[in-house]
Amino acid sequence: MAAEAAGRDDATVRPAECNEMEERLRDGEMKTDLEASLPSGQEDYAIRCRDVCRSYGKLKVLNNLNLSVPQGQIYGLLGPSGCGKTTLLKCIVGTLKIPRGHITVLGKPPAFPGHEVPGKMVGYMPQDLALYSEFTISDTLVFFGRIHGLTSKETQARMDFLIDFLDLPQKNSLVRHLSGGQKRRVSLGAALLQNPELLILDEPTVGVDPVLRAKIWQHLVEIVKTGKVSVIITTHYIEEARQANVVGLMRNGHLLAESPPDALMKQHSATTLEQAFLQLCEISDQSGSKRESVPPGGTLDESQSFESGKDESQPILGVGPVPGEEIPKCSADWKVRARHLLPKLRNIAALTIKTMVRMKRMPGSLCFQFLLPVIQISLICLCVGGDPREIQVAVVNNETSTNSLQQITAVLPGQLQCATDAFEGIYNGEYWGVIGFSSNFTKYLRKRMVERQVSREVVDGGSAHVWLDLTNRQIALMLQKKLHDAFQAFVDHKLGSMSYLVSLPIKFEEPIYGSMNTDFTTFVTPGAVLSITFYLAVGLTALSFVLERKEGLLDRCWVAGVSSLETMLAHLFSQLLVISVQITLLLLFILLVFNMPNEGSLVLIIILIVLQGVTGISFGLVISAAIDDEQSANQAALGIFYPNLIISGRPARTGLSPEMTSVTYLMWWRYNPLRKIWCQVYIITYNN
Ligand SMILES: Nc1ncnc2c1ncn2[C@@H]1O[C@H](COP(=O)(O)OP(=O)(O)OP(=O)(O)O)[C@@H](O)[C@H]1O
Repeated sequence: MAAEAAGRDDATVRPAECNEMEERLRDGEMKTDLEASLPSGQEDYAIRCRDVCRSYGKLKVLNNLNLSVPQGQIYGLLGPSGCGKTTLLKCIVGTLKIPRGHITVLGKPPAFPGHEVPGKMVGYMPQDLALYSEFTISDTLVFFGRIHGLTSKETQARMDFLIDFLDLPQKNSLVRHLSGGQKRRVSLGAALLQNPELLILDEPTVGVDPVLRAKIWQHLVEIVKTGKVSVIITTHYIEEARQANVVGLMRNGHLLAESPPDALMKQHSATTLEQAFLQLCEISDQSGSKRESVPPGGTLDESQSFESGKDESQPILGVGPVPGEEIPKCSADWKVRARHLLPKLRNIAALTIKTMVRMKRMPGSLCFQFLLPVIQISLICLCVGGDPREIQVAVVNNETSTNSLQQITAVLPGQLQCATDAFEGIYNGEYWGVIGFSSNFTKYLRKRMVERQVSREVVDGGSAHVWLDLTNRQIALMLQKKLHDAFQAFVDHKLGSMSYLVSLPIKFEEPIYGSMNTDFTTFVTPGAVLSITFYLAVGLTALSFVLERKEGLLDRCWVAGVSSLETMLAHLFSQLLVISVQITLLLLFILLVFNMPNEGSLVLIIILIVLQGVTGISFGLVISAAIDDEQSANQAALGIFYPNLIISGRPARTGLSPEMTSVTYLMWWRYNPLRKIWCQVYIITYNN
């Protein structure tokens, strides 16, 4: 910073010098110097960016940027924080798409079918750590080794070298226990692992001590000596970039200059790269302000015409696009394209093993995943849906002389002549209902049974009157049923074969499915099992992907050559393993511990629950595709619970099965052009 400030002071006290430089630039003098001093063999480029543009929403980050990284050289990409260096590197490795411009990396555009960029040819160290914190150093390198298709012997040899070279602790050390600097070195090791042809390092020397920093640069210098490896490196320590063969000075989304560091310093008569950079910034600012100060309709004078006819994005000096330069045309036949699309078993296996290793390292989380469904279903079986017991009902019997209030369980005959006490009891929550018998109940009831026509008074007096607290519908319904059954039992007992005279002319036959005495728990449990499986899968999937993306792990795997389809399939397989254990435990509990009746095929039940889990995984993927942070993902997963529960129809009735829903979700995640309206799609495909 001090040097920067000094440089800035230096630059500001010498405006005349700046003007002189500007004029020299205009005359093309410096350009000639620069061209003369450019490294030989620059016609072979490891990376070529032409008129690259990239925005985040309305924020223009890359603005017609041109950059050329010569083959077999180190390219130092320098620039202030926020100027777009990381964005450019992400475009180069293909994790960000560019709406305009061309990028060629090792001869082809990134992600071109059959091209190993992203893949084995490129080693990428992102700015974020992008490491699995539950992994050991060895796990990390073995994981990336698997993805790059290295044999275990090759991985082991590279691991030994890198641990020694990067001065890393024991290979069995957990990444989460390492210091910040050590973690960055592990991240660098992962980028160097497969000896890639192109190394893209985003600030690899941050938090690294000067001795090791020098060692890293020395290593980079050595590996490019063969001419086969090229390096592009960003750094905040501008002076260390003097060891690069070429530096690119970036500002406001475009390159100010691109040149060998010595030539750049010489041309600016600067003793440090930092000074040279500051002078370039000054020139850029002055030319910018001159452009801005042109009055409307006014013309530029000679000194202002420095950049006339030029876009602001054109480099002040350096290797811009050569006029007439052709963008290489690449083509791939259908076989290569098909192979490019097909998921690789090797990558799926590497990712699945990775998830297994992570689970093993997080036994608490694994227990949570296995035991939570069992705990939930046990609570449901124990606490929800059992037949209500010890329901207090008051009976007011005006037929007997006794004047007492009797609390009863369910419907037992009792006596209560004081109706006021009974109603008071209901208001106070002591009783769920009152059954009242008039003083002539028996007489009138008999009259109702034997006489063909009776008065209204007889009908009324011969009926038992029931007042219920209907605030709990479940209990009230049960009371109604019990009263009904009690009356039926009474008339059967008293009238025998004549009981039909006072019975309802409705006969409930043996049910087709279920039994007459199905309790509420039996009804609730299957739904609970399905919803528990679904929501756990939604939550775990959404969270896992959102976190991996946030920590840069998804991007890193992608640059290593893993496709999103492979990521998805690997997650599906590992999650299916978890679901299998969950289902086994759930079924053991509900069938053997809680003795839930099962009239159907156990195989079909298992298939249905697995499909429900797959639907949950798919919906979790939809959430993770639409949402960027874990808090919002949690909220979405929670928020969808009730809408889903309430508007879910029966898939069989609508012709939509869980597997169809899953396919819809999976397709949606893979090709989600309209991520923002996932909610509508979800409702349309599943809930109607
Ligand atoms: N995902 C994103 N969404 C919106 N804006 C972003 C995103 N990523 C980066 N930006 C913005 O783009 C600009 C360039 O960011 P970038 O990370 O490329 O800068 P940088 O030069 O690498 O900075 P630094 O040296 O600090 O890492 C910044 O203004 C940043 O806020």
